[in-house]
Amino acid sequence: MKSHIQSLLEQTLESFKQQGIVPADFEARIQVDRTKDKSHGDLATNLAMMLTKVAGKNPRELAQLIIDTLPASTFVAKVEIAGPGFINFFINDSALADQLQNALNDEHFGIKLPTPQTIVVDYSSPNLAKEMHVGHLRSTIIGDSVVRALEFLGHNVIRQNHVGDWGTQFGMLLAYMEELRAKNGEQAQLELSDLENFYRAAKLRFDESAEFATRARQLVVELQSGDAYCNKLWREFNDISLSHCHDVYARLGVSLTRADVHGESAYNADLEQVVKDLDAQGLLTESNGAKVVFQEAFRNKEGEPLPVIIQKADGGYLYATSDLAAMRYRSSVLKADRVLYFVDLRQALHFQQVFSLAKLAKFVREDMSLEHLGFGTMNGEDGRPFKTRSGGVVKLVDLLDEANVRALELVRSKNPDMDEATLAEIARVVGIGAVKYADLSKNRTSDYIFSFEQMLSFEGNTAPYLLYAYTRVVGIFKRVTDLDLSQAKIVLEHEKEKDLGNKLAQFGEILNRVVDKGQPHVLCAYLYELAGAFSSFYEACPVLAADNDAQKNSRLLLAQLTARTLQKGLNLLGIETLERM
Ligand SMILES: NC(=[NH2+])NCCC[C@H](N)C(=O)O
Repeated sequence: MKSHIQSLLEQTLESFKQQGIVPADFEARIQVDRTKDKSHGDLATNLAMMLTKVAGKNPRELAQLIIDTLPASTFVAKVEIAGPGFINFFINDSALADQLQNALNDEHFGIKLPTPQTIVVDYSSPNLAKEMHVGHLRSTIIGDSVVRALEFLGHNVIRQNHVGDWGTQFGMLLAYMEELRAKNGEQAQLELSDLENFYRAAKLRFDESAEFATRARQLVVELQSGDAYCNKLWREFNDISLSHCHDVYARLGVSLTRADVHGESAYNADLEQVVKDLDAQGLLTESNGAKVVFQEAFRNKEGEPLPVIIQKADGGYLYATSDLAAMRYRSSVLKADRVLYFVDLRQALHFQQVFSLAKLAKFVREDMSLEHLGFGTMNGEDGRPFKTRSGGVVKLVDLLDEANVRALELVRSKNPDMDEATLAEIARVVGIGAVKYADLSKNRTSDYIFSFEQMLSFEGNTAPYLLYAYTRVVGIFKRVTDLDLSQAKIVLEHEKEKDLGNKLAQFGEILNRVVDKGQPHVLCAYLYELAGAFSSFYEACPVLAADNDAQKNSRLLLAQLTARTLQKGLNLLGIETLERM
């Protein structure tokens, strides 16, 4: 509805341009908002006020002109001027009902799909030297929910798990692997089942033995120069590390597969060329033996230029170098229209620098949009980055295990007589859903406090609340037999029916916001409001005990569309639903 009004206003503006009322090159961002007070209609725009200056007319006069020029539409029942020059639109309820009816019969909820784009989404991207820890949760699940929404809207999404699988740490790990293997093959396999310990033990050896450290450095050089033995060891290590990641993805219900892994090592062969190309354009400078690029726009507080380091004095390449190669690949091979990076906000400067350099060096097409969609830190209840009691990093698997245990207690307390298998399945969905929803529902860019109690509460904007709301809606259908809604029609009469209908009709506009800005929390807030609108409707409007069959069936259809929207919405957040809990 909102985009419909927007398009009517765009057409009006176009005709103003043709008539010379506003200059032909005038660019306006037409804003249409939902009104808070329904006596002011359903939607409003401040377009008249925006045009006053360029049109040289007063806003009320312009508002009248807009109304006179507005193309006719069946959705608009009435248009009014309010206050200094706002234009209020009253939506035609029967047109709204038709839209909802249409949504019910369409796999895409009647949402007008955008022109499909090729969108590369770089997310999760853990470093393989260690096990996934809580720091990887946000990138993984925020990225995955945006991916799901993009695909639902018809875009061609290319997932890229840009894992850190290259660099000096691997020398140390391979040297340790080699050492263990020489002693006892079985042992190495066993120790690799806990990467965290493996890394710690390797580091210990590296620090205590000069001989070991030398071997480690030698292995890195051999690895990078393509030595077969080294590469085999390296592949074995990565394979194990990746299988840890994919265990976590499977538990989280994240859609990344092995085929989406395209890590730093994939660009190894391109790095030399990156250096050559930067050099040929005169962009490289030497700084303490390293090859770096200085860009005017990037300076520290003291005003000194900040470099992007491309190649170290010892010949080694850096994080930025592979990112430059990756951008070139995404532009010229993958032909992305947009590239979205779901990476910690603490890397904001890195991305500003490499994006700007990639453009400067013409590594990427002018029309490819590079977007760092950063996120804040997940903190413990003390407000500091989330750690174990002893101050160590929290492994993601351990966190999920605990969520599961707590969810099981919760579900058991509500259903003392339920059998174990059902309890376990419900607890799994609630536990994982709670962890994901707690994260997704927060504004991406802020830090947030991770609290099991809060995320497992049935009150407020939480997964348990929404999952329960869903079971209540579908519960209605369990109480009807011989349901035949094929001839039923949605009719919006009661105030609460209209409110619910209005909420339902916003689904498409919400999804567009999720994908444009990479903000799943907008969808969470919407689902929470939708569940609330359904509750108010259900309290005020008897469904099964409606006045007559037509009314009952109309209300059943509203319930059906609510259930479908809640389920689809949760599904786009990567959260499963339950029929009962
Ligand atoms: N193209 C990228 N730089 N993606 C993000 C990589 C994140 C990096 N591996 C880390 O754990 O911090």
